[in-house]
Amino acid sequence: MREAHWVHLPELRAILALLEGEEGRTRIVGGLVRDTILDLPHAVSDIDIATELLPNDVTERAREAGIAVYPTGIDHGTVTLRHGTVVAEVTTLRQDVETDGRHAIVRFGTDWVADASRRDFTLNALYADMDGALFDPLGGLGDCIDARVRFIGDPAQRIAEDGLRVYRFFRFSASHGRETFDPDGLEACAAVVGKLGHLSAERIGHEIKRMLGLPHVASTLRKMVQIGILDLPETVVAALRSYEWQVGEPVLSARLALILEDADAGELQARWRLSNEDIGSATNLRAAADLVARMRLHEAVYRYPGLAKDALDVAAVRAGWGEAGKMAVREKLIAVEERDFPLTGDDLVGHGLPPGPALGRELKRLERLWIESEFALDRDELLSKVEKT
Ligand SMILES: Nc1ccn([C@@H]2O[C@H](COP(=O)(O)OP(=O)(O)OP(=O)(O)O)[C@@H](O)[C@H]2O)c(=O)n1
Repeated sequence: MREAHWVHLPELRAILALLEGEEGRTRIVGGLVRDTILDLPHAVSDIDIATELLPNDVTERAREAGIAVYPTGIDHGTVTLRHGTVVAEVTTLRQDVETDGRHAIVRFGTDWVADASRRDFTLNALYADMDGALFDPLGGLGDCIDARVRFIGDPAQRIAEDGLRVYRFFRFSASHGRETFDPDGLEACAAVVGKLGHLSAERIGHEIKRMLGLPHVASTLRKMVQIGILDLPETVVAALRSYEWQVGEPVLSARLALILEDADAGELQARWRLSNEDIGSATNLRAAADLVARMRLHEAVYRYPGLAKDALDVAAVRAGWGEAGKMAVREKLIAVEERDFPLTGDDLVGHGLPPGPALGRELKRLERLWIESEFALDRDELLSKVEKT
């Protein structure tokens, strides 16, 4: 592992130092350890810490040190600490006693291997202390380096404990597995297709949205469609794949815009519990791409500022433009500068038009003339074209 990057995070060091002591050990676990090993970025607002200390002890120590404490999951031993930009979920070591498939019944313990064994994948069961010393009870380091996303123990059992792990398996296979799939994991996922109805749309949507933000995910989505865990038409899967081939840095809104090609925006928003912002930017991008495809470039740039590049990417995939065709449109698009419409309603009032709906319509007509002129008409020229009815 490279030098652990939390060495440079004083707030995290402070949290770890606070939780060190004779009463028990404390280690970072999960995403931050995994991503540090792979030299990948990891949000400091999403840090997991495992400790032998009991939740009350964690709470007391943090409070005394003036660190904000949130009892986010006190029943299963989790308190969240916020110190500066660092947000850490501190969970007391635990072992599952039994589970009903959705909720684990846990008791606290001091057994680190047992704590590791109740997690999902080996690459998430890696622990490190403040100085970066690694604790790897289940071979996660090797899997991490070999880009292998392997369920811990029996995949079917892990999935029975939490069905969301099916989606997590695919997400991690895309982000950390180079889009290859561990055969045992894949088989276990395929075996529960149609039996995950109890999972909330919220949790599934959260995973899908994270996937759609990854640099490479098209092959993973195709695999999910093949086994029946994801419902997307073949045309959309193919579009997502060609988008990924063509574009250096794929973005969520463009992928959603391509999916919208074959889905209703409201239905898609509900299916994956997308925010208004997510669905709104995808809808705008789709509309911008429509304009680009029809070569109404000035209108695209004017109505959807800042979206030209992504709109071109989406339009190119949908229209099947080759690199040369896309390049030609790109050159034209780059030449179009973003501009504000030079007239306002007040200008028309000043020009003698009475305020009211007719004025609004006239303003829209002039706006269209201005766009069609490719922004060539200036304010005076536009005013000279005002029709007083
Ligand atoms: N269904 C789940 C969700 C989480 N975990 C465990 O809880 C840890 C924290 O979960 P989460 O924060 O969701 O995942 P990260 O590993 O931090 O990954 P990411 O950064 O991608 O969210 C994981 O490492 C994993 O060990 C699990 O076993 N089963």
